[in-house]
Amino acid sequence: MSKFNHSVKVPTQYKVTAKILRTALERQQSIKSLIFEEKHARIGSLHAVLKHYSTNRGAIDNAIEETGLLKENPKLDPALAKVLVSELIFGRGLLNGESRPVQTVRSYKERLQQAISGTELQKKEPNPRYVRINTNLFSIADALEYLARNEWRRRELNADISYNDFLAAIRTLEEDEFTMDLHVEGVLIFHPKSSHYWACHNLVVTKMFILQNKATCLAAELLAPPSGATVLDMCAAPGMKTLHICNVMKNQGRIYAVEQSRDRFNALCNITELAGCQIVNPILADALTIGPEQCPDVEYVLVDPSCSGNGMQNRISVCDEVKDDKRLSKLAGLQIKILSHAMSAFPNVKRIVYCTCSLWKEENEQVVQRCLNLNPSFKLLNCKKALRNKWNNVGDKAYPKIGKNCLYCLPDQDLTDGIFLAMFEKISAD
Ligand SMILES: C[S@@+](CC[C@H](N)C(=O)[O-])C[C@H]1O[C@@H](n2cnc3c(N)ncnc32)[C@H](O)[C@@H]1O
Repeated sequence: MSKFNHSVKVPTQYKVTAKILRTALERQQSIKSLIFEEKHARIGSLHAVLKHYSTNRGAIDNAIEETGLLKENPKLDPALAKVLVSELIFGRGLLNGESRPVQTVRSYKERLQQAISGTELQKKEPNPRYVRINTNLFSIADALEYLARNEWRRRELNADISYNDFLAAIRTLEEDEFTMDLHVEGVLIFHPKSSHYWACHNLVVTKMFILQNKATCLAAELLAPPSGATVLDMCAAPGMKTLHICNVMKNQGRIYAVEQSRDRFNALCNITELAGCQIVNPILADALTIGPEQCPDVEYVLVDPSCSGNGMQNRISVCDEVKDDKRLSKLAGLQIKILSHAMSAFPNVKRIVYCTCSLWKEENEQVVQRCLNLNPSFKLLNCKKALRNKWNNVGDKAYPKIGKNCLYCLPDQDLTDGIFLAMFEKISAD
């Protein structure tokens, strides 16, 4: 007689997680959107288990193979096995319930651990935790005082420190230390181990602190609209850069924030309201239909369109990132349309920043090249110069007059998300 009680069901949370993983593996896609489709599940724990699988995919697949877990138990669903092994070895270290799959995986625990300890785990050091002060609600002075009161030690860096020395300094931050960013005012840098602490912190929940990767802060830093300016953010949701632009403008002037997806538009409205933005005018529309009638006197434009997103470090990927030329070409077509619209539809525009969280040239240098050809009244400004030359990675010099003026943030070198930025200026008519 079987030692298993077949009437004991696999816990729903494991079943839902396995379903997401199975779909992602079949479709070979990133799984963030699949997680958000699961409206009724506990998203946090789904996310944690899938993240463990994504980070340790090689070791887990290898251990399942080496221990014969699936071969010896042909009725065990492979996706469920991966989920259970991820939770048992890299997650909570235990499994809920007495269902047959759970008991089976549990009985392999020692063998799985042995197989995994023999695998060369290529563990990458995580990047620092960046926390930006939302100066709509909290002054920089008050934030620093709060940190000192709570026994965070500030590592002061020389004002004239080189970029490489700055990177070396943030690599060696202690767990109770922080420092101020070299490029973006109000960005605090903490040890990677503080990530979870800040993610749950009350100052983050109340939007006084914003968890925003430093690389994405460079867009507002380069756009640099003065207080009182009129800005158009063409692809605005969820609103991280809109809020940062609002901080740069000291909450004075006007920001038209356009977003075409209704759900994301709602998130944009919520975030900017909670974060104390008084100058943001959210508009639910396709940016390509927006002109000076709805948004008069626009001087500064941010174009941050949908992109492949392969530079994002918090993606959960269960497959190797393969270049999908058809998808890239479709994305690039839309990116060119939106950037070109920004260049041609607003007569008072002075400066435009274009950015993507992609590291593919098709979405970056090639989009810039095409838009400059279509709109000869614009020229590129040098992003590295705008950062006082304290940067290393620029665009591909194979694109003459383009590459050297653009900027890349590279995860392993700049310790940030992977981001591309280009900054355009209207050539004056006289
Ligand atoms: C990369 S995200 C923007 C992130 C945002 N700037 C931030 O920092 O939080 C791109 C956004 O552009 C929106 N979008 C794409 N095409 C659009 C269009 N034609 N008009 C308006 N919004 C668009 C997408 O729905 C998505 O929310």
